[in-house]
Amino acid sequence: AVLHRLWAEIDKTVKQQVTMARMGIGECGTGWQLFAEDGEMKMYRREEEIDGMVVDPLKAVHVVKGITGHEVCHYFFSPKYRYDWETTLEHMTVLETISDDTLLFLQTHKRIWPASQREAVFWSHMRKLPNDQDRDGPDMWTVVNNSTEDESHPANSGKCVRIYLTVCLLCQTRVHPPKDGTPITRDNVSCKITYCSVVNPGGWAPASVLRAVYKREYPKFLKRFTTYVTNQTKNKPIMF
Ligand SMILES: O=S(=O)(CCO)c1ccc(-c2ccc(C3CCCC3)c([C@H]3C[C@H]3c3ccccn3)c2)cc1
Repeated sequence: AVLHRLWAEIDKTVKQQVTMARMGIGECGTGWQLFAEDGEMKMYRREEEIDGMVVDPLKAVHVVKGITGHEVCHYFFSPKYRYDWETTLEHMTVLETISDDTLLFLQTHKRIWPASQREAVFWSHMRKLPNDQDRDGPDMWTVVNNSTEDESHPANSGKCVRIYLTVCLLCQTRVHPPKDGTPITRDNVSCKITYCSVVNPGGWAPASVLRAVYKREYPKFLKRFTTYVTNQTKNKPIMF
């Protein structure tokens, strides 16, 4: 097949992001602060500024019972579900279907006063990863979202400030087979989710406002999204 113009960048970025997501918080360098905890969910951030703009990297780890990594990535990647769980989204368009597992999105997010409204143009790629550590362990699934330029949508040409994001959702399914050899049900599966994101706001926004927004929105986002997947899958066959 003819490789898409972005394919080399996508493949390299996915490998880099997955390597970083698999590292424990202790291996990811210093300065990580645990800023939110809710049951199995732990959220860490590092305070970083570039040209006076808050670009705090975020890393969240969560374990959710009854769903698989393939299901989590499927509902995160597919545009048709996004308005159901992404509450800060004002508008979303698929600019290009690069392949059945790679899309180019344009998203505008709801304005956060007093900052001006933001938009993002990013490719999104979903991939199953061989579990190279544990041969017979279940596969891992990932979705990586990474900002990119698009000639038909030049940055900062309209009212919105263009943000630059890199997001990695890495999921590892765990199966605990029932002792009595009965078929596997949702009670026997769980998913370890690692969500990493770096968002450059692309232009001035008060550090205090941004940090308050992240502190409020990220825990809400991960809880809402995983609850959504649980509700969407509970009466459906398991997608391994
Ligand atoms: O995981 S994704 O790829 C899912 C696809 O949607 C993702 C998640 C989050 C964002 C994003 C981008 C920009 C902002 C800010 C920056 C300055 C002003 C708006 C926020 C703020 C709105 C807050 C927020 C934080 C966390 C989650 C959702 N909302 C969020 C983009 C993509």
